[in-house]
Amino acid sequence: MDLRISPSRVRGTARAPPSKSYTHRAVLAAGYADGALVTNPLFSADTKATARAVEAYGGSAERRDGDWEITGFDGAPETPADIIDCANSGTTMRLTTATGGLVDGLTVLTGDGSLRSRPQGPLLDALDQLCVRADSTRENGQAPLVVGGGTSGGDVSIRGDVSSQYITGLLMAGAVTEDGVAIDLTTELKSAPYVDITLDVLDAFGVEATVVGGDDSEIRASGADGFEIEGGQSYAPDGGSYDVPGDFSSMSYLLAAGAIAGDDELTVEGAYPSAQGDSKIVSILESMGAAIEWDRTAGAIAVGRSSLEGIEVEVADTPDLLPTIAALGAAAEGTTRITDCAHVRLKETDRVAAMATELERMGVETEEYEDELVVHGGGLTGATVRGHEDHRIIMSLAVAALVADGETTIEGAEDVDVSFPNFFDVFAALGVECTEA
Ligand SMILES: O=C(O)C1=C[C@@H](OP(=O)(O)O)[C@@H](O)[C@H](O)C1
Ligand SMILES: C=C(OP(=O)(O)O)C(=O)O
Repeated sequence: MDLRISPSRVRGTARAPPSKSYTHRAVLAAGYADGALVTNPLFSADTKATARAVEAYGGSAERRDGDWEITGFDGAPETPADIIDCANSGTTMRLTTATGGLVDGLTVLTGDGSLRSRPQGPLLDALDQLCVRADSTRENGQAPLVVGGGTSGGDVSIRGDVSSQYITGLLMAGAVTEDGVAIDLTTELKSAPYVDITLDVLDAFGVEATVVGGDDSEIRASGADGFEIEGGQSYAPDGGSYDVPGDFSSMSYLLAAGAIAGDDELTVEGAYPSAQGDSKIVSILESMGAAIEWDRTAGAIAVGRSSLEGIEVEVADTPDLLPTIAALGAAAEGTTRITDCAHVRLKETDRVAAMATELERMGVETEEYEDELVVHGGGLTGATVRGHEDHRIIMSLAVAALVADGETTIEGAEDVDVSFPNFFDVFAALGVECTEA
């Protein structure tokens, strides 16, 4: 579906969709348990892939009203009767490949063309250190993957600068091994707040894990040398249920829209503090000059239109904000420099290159380096742009389109279903003029 967006003003109140990262973990943790009710989960293409994996390992996942009723496999996943199709979801593949390592039989995991081009080698190598069979069928460190054979746990060394999802997968699976898993990081950990989200969910399910080292920042996993998780633990959330908080990566598009195209104030509800690093979008907007206020107790963020100025911002911990910041930079005065972003090239698409290409198509000057994206603000002009089959590229270009000179057509806009299925309905309700092209 191609979508045409006219320059528009936004106003009113929107609710943040539930967190994709928390939903993945809660659904899988409920799978490791003997079940749980996951309340207010995100139902999206990616989280449905994790629910399918839980079913493949012997659990079940039923939608009950707005909740997900999960029956678990109680720490003992079964050999799947069929391959697991992780679709477009890196989180599903990394987290449930580690689950497959626990099974005596073999599990085959695959996904769409994008997912089959993303790196899985460090995780396969870590599983190999735990005496699990862990192969890439094409021997290129990419899916399709074959894992299995079972493990009693052990020690692994793994790099932390490709994907934090490997660490999350090993921790979640490690808790139900006999001996537990000790993870030694051989490089700096990128995307550290996502490990904090994991620790948060593990804690809520009564599972303990330890951070080794760390730099004493608010982010527990930041600067960590490693992690340890004891074996023989059971997953069981307090009261049998787990409630998913709102998603700050998804909120970033709404807040960015309010900051560049707000007509009066725009309010986003469901914005309670959690371990999500992407809540940094609030301070990023503030430092660009936006009038933004976060009432943490009420879970509401109000933002008004301001003239924004370019800033320098590093995204080591917040890779998913790069497309949003690039769109904001395009609408701002001056230069926006997004640094420490090499790992952002390993997502659904190379997001550094994709944003540079599509913003250039919209008349914005950019400079692209291996680890840095520079956006020279101003000159946004409507154009036909490609969504790169990547939800975050699509939503960020939709934000830029609000203040472009002329109409913008985004090709392949339906791919927002990966993380924010009703994004364009929410956009329309806020006053954005968008129609199918
Ligand atoms: O664990 C998670 O939920 C995620 C971790 C991050 O990936 P990396 O750890 O691969 O950077 C992030 O980009 C992704 O959208 C979600
Ligand atoms: C990279 C993302 O997700 P995943 O790694 O799960 O595909 C994302 O949602 O931006």
